[in-house]
Amino acid sequence: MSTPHLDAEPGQIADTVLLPGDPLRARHIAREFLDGAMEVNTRRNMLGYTGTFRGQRVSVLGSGMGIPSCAIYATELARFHGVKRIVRIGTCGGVGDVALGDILLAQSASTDSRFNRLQFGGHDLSACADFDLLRAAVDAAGQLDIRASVAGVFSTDSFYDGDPHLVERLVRHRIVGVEMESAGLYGLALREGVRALSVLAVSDHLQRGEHMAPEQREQGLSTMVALVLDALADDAG
Ligand SMILES: O=P(O)(O)O[C@H]1O[C@H](CO)[C@@H](O)[C@H]1O
Ligand SMILES: O=c1cc[nH]c(=O)[nH]1
Repeated sequence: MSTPHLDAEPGQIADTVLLPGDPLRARHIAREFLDGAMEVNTRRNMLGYTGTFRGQRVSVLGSGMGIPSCAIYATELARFHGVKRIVRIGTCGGVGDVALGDILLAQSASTDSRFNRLQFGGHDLSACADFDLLRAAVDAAGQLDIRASVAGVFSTDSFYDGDPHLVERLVRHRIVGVEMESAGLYGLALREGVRALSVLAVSDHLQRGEHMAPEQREQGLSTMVALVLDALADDAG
């Protein structure tokens, strides 16, 4: 039985899913990092693949942009495909003392979205990463000698024309990355009993006006993907 947004059959999706926003990044990761990758989703062109990494089954699927899209896929993965671990492989805008290409391990995700409040009686949920996944990513970074920072990030609903004071508020609260999904993914993961982590590459600097090329955001994030796959292979949680 397929679901409204996934045409994968039961069993075709692994219990561990990498979730980049961009479906073409998903295709690139499947081709470059997974052994024997097979296409398992094409519905809406939200490309998904399942293969193996060091003998473990791993899937990779685009999530689209923004919490509503990401939440649809994460919910269907958790409820209908038995997925247990979701790692977002994303890009973000950087604020303050970060540089393009830096890797952030999102410990917590603040947000301007109402998504978690809608599910949590209007209260503020602490949207946080799964601790064991976060620790596995920190350990993998150490073992692979990859520089990655544990960070607070901010998930916004507005890529354009958001709060004009956002950057100064983020700096004040020691938040260094802005993207569009992690807070919703973390809240949803808590409710669905799934373990989640967002790993983000800084693709833009919001104060310095620096930007990665779109092709690099699609295909140039190999260090981050290698770090995540290594962490997942060693994660015992
Ligand atoms: O590169 P991805 O994973 O899509 O992540 C970031 O890029 C998109 C905006 O350009 C948003 O989805 C944001 O969260
Ligand atoms: O959401 C995002 C992603 C990348 N860069 C940004 O500035 N914002």
